[in-house]
Amino acid sequence: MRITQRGERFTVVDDFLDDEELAELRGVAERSAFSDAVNSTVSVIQAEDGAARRGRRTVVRGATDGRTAGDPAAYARILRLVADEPATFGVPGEDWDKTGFTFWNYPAGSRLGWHSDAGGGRQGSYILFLHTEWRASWGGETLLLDEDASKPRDGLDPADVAGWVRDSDRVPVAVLPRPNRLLYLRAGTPHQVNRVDPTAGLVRTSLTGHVWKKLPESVTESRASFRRLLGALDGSAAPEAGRGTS
Ligand SMILES: O=C(O)CCC(=O)C(=O)O
Ligand SMILES: [Fe+2]
Repeated sequence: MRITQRGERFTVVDDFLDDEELAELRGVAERSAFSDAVNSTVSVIQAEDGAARRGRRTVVRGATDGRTAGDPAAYARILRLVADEPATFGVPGEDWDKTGFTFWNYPAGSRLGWHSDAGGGRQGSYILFLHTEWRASWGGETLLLDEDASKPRDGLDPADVAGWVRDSDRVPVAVLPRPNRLLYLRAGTPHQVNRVDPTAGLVRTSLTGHVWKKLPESVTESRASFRRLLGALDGSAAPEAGRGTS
């Protein structure tokens, strides 16, 4: 495992898993069931995106879980890396307490439009490439703009990540999906998956996940209702809790 590139908001690690761990994880990916992600609950999938396929099962592990029996060794390796990278993900247990593990297949013709993974308590994300070969002409690069797009720009809807990229004075970085490469980035960083070229000889296969703090909104909500309850009990008006922005 070696860090090959670092930006302000992203890191590229190559040769992330050893041969045994990689073989095990590829086996799990191959045996997984996939379904079209176009109409799934994943909000970043856009209508014009060719059908990427999402693993049906997402595994979620906590910040202090270590290795869970039955998990591929790679999951614990990723959890450890996430815990060791507070500059990207924040402090384990404090800024994040959950990491997800989902397999994805991007066949020729598929892509994923610009988005930033911001919101929902997300701190960052990782992508680990599992296909056995990837030629530079096959497309499917992860493009990212090394900027924080989570604060709205003048005259721009904060949800318009493609508009943010269009108006930026920086140029995006293209990360080739080299096998056994791990890319991780902070939430709020614009990124997209370039369309996989029709000539691609393999399916772009990855294990990806978000790293997040469990439901901060509902915590805020329950605090607000607790205050309302206290207010009702002592007869005073309870102030509304402000909604945190992330
Ligand atoms: O596969 C990639 O390179 C990025 C995937 C992604 O951005 C996501 O699933 O949120
Ligand atoms: Fe993403």
